[in-house]
Amino acid sequence: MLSVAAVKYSRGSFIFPGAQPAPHRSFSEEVAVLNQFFGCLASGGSAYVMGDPDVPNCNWHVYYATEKPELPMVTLEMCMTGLNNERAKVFFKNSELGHVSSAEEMTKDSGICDIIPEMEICDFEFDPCGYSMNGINGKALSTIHVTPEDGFSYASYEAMGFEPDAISYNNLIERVLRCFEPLDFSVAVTIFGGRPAASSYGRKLWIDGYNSKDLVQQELPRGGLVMYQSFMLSTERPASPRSILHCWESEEAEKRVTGKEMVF
Ligand SMILES: C[S@@+](CC[C@H](N)C(=O)[O-])C[C@H]1O[C@@H](n2cnc3c(N)ncnc32)[C@H](O)[C@@H]1O
Repeated sequence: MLSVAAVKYSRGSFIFPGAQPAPHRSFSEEVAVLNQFFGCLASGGSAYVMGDPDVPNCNWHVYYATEKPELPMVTLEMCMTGLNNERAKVFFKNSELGHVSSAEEMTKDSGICDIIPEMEICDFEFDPCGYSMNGINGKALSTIHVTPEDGFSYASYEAMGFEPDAISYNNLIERVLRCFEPLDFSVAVTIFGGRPAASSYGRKLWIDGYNSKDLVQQELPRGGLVMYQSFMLSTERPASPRSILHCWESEEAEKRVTGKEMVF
């Protein structure tokens, strides 16, 4: 029988915390349930709330337990709110002009297919709106979930098992932002195997057009590290999110200079 080697549960702050069913009514309730299953692992269960305590609706929650140190790996988790209306429209099945969009069209029209082009994508469109996909390429996995409704729009992006040197942290984040152009977003990077092996993912993120609100780091038992950063659209440069559309030009230039293919 397979036994559990390690477990990590992580989430941001709920947009509607009062609407959550048990055991998600509070993080301590979630941790109590997780400990029933995983508290017996060698490290014991450890729980952290990261982020500015003065901004209670903008925190990153992590539960972690492991039997032993994990193999080197980088995991990226991105939460985006306040999606640009035009970008969000892509994820409505029926357009104002009467066109009915498939999940495949959403993957293409949103730019999701270009985030990591090597990914084989299994996508799904909800009715009347909403979108989910899972992507795989060798050991690399990614997943996206989109809630496009105005007023509580939200998109998440996760990727793990990829080669950190194959695409820079900045370029990956910019490709995701280009699909959704959110007002606010957060990024949590979990690193196993030491910061140097994580390449650019072990460093502070700078994104043109967005202000970094905070950067918090948390060590995990047996050598893991979580880096959490949150961002808001810069008010100084109202047109700036569109500037990330130019990220392709710098990537192409980078590829021309280094001659390096971005393979996952
Ligand atoms: C993409 S699903 C994913 C939800 C999932 N909990 C997540 O965020 O990981 C959410 C979007 O699909 C829409 N939707 C339509 N039918 C749904 C269903 N049966 N279950 C969940 N979401 C549905 C919601 O209105 C929302 O826009």
